[in-house]
Amino acid sequence: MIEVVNVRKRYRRRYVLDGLSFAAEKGRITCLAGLNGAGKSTALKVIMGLAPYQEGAVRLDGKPIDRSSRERISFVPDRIAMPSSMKLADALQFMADFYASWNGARARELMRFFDLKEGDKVGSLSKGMAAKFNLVLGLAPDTDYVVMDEPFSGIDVFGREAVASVFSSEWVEGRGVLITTHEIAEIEHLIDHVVLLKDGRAVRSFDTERVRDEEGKSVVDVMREVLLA
Ligand SMILES: Nc1ncnc2c1ncn2[C@@H]1O[C@H](COP(=O)(O)OP(=O)(O)OP(=O)(O)O)[C@@H](O)[C@H]1O
Repeated sequence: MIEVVNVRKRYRRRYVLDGLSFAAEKGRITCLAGLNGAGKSTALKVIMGLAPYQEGAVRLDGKPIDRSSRERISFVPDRIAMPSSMKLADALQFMADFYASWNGARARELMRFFDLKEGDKVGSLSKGMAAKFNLVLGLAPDTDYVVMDEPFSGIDVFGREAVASVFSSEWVEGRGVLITTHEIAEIEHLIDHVVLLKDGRAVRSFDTERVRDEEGKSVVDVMREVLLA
């Protein structure tokens, strides 16, 4: 389980995470949801060690997370981190050389699934193709957890369906997925758990199935109730 415990993080003098606590379990899809600026991306960066924080803790299976245990988590950032002159084949090779957990067979399957060409250059990819390639890079390693920041950003309608289908595929089966997205309605049937963020705090967390079955509400209904109150 990834646990964020009472984390406070500030940019200059403003706390953008202000006592944030939530957990993402293995084998489940957890969605961090909230309006623009709520702190979702910052929370993911804190988990990935990409943003220093002032107070609190991040734990993985009960232990403070460190560089070595963080290798059990792969990250799909909201933009591509590879140099634009690199061919996709070289980017895949770079990942294979760098990550012991790299699963080349899975990378090839995902490349085929998203119809990406190894000979294309990173810089020549459209926004949507780059988002798909980012997903390949994040899903290919044999990690226990995958953390994704806005994986639907820039992807066309059929591409979205393809990305959504990844969430119910064997590529994520058994892993813990933590995702931020504004496309909640599109994937809410695939999400197990939602954590609603407002002003850098978790203001509500719930299982989607429970609110659907017991309260007859969608995730967007709960968001409207809680965030616009
Ligand atoms: N590098 C930075 N320097 C200063 N402030 C920042 C920086 N990055 C983020 N912030 C601020 O932190 C707050 C949270 O930003 P964050 O990107 O985490 O929000 P978000 O919930 O992911 O928003 P969105 O839905 O718009 O992507 C915002 O007020 C933002 O302006």
